[in-house]
This record gives sequence, C-alpha cells and structure tokens, in this order.
Amino acid sequence: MSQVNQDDAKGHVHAIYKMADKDGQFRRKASTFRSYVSPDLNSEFPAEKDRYVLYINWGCPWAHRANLVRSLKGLEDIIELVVMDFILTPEGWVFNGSHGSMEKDPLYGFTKLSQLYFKADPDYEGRYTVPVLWDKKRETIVNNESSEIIRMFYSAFDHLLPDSQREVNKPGGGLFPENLSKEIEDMNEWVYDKVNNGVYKTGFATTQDAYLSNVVPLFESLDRLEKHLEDRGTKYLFGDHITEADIRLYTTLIRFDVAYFTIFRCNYKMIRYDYPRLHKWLRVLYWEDNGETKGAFKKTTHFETYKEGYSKAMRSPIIPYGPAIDIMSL
Ligand SMILES: N[C@@H](CCC(=O)N[C@@H](CS)C(=O)NCC(=O)O)C(=O)O
Repeated sequence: MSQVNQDDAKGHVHAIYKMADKDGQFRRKASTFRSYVSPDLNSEFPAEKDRYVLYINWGCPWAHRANLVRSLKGLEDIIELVVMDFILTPEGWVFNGSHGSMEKDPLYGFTKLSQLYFKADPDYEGRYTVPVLWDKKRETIVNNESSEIIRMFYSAFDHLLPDSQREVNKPGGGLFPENLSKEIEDMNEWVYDKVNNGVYKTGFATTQDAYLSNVVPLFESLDRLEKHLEDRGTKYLFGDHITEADIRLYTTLIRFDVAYFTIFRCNYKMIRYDYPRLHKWLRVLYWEDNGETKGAFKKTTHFETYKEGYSKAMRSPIIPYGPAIDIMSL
C-alpha cells in the first residue's frame, strides 16, 4: 500500500508524514530511551545471551548501523533480530509479512512498533522509531538511539565471544580505540549533522531556502571527507582498521547514488563519478569479505529497499528506474 493513498478524503497529509516544521526545515527529535546494556552482571541491563532483541527494518540507515555492528561483532547468536516492513504507515512501522518483515511481533504478537513503545511506557508521546533494543526480561526498551546501541555492541557482550572477537584483542584497538576517540568524536559531530542527517534535512525540506541551506553543506562535507582520505592515504577513515567513523558514514553513502541522489535531490554530485576516494572506500567495505569486514557490510545492505522506501517516504508513487548498477565492482 502506498502512502500517497493514505491521506484523508480532503487530501490532508497524515501527521506521521509531516517531517518539516513550518519554516520548511526538518528537525530530528532526540531519542527517549537511553539506558545501557553493561557487562556488569549486577547492573540493570546485564549483557546476557538471548535476552535482548533488536527491532529494525532494512531501509533505515540508523537501524542499519545497529544491524551492521551486530553482524560485524559476531553477535547474531546472542542478540535476536526482528525485521519489520520498511514502508511507513499512518500508524508507524508495522509487521505484515512484507519486505522481509515478520507476520507479527514474535514476542507479543503485536502488529505495530508503537505497541512495543506503549508496553515500555504507556504515556509515551514521541515518534515510534527504529532501531529499538528491547529487553525480554524487564520487558522494556533499553535504548532507541542507534549511536548508543552500537557502542554497547562494541564491547558489552565481549565476555560471551571468542577471544579473537573481543575489542581488547583487536590489533587497532577496536571500533572505538582510545587513542582515536577524540578524532572520531569530532568527525561524528559534523558528519552526523551535515551528512547522515544532512541528506534527510535536504530531502524533507519544503522550501527552496531550507533545501539550499542543507544541500550546500552536505556537498561541502563530502568534499571534506574526500580530502580527509586523500590527506591520510589510509584504507579506512582512521587507518588500517575499521572504526565507528567508517560504520557511521557507510550506511549513508551506500544509499547515496541509489536513493538520496534522485529522491532526496542530493544531486549536485555522485559518489561513483565525483569522489574517487570515497567511492573506493565504499566498495572496499561492501565487497571485501575478510577478517576486517566479516562480510557484514554487504550482508546488511538491502539495495532493493532503498529506492522504494525513500520514494514512499517522499510520498511519491514513482520509484526511480536507475541507476543501472547499485554498486560498482572493486
Ligand atoms: N536518533 C535515532 C533516529 C532513528 C530514526 O529516525 N529512524 C527513522 C527511520 S530511518 C524512523 O523510525 N522514523 C519513523 C518516524 O519518525 O515516524 C537513531 O539514530 O536511532
């Protein structure tokens, strides 16, 4: 079912699809559930096998981050994954058996993600976003902020993993090494605002001014990332090993040429033709299957959902035909 059919009889847009504020700017709201899973078994949310469930859909880049780190860290047998449909309905994300979604929520038989939010907090008033990390024991949402969920996944469950997969034993110091933490945090800040969220602010803008005030900084930031790779000459953003910075940039850039370029009007340049270093970096992450990538980038990438998901999010019944190739070979 397409969202364009879901306006009311007078053609009013349903509240859930109203992304931009009155001034035409899209402002993402802060996440609400902000607890942490901890390796400390006496904590409120101790890291245990079969206790936590990650709710996602294949389209969302924030959910993709969490799913990617779950695979990269080898947590597939420890944290359960529940996939929902990637088409946003007036009632939010739903379970319906389509687009990789389960028929129903496997825990409670729910049909909507909102029901899980209300189970966690009957007075909940925010948006019903993915990803959600659910605790089966306390029957509540631990956290619905992807940047925090991924950090828990880096090391909170390490005592349940083989030695070689633990962060302390990684040659480069792991996904968020102490010696790089400042540089990674600095990059996170502008990449989040101008790139990860910048594509959304560009796509969901409803005035020319709002659009231009986001699309220009987006491409300036891509230029800056290209220059960063050129200056460093490294395989990944911060050296020979994958870090959080690579993970956070990947889920946006893998959607760029395929979806954001056309659907979000981020069409000043394309990654594949205009950013040789970023293009190489992206293909290395996607195609290389070795001890570093663990094949996790390709495995968690679902190109077939991006064009359709973003077209529907923009309330268009048309799914763009191209590009002919989702990602070029290495
Ligand atoms: N800050 C959140 C953002 C998550 C988010 O906005 N997810 C989108 C999908 S890409 C969503 O669920 N939107 C539903 C809605 O806003 O109604 C995070 O990074 O986890």
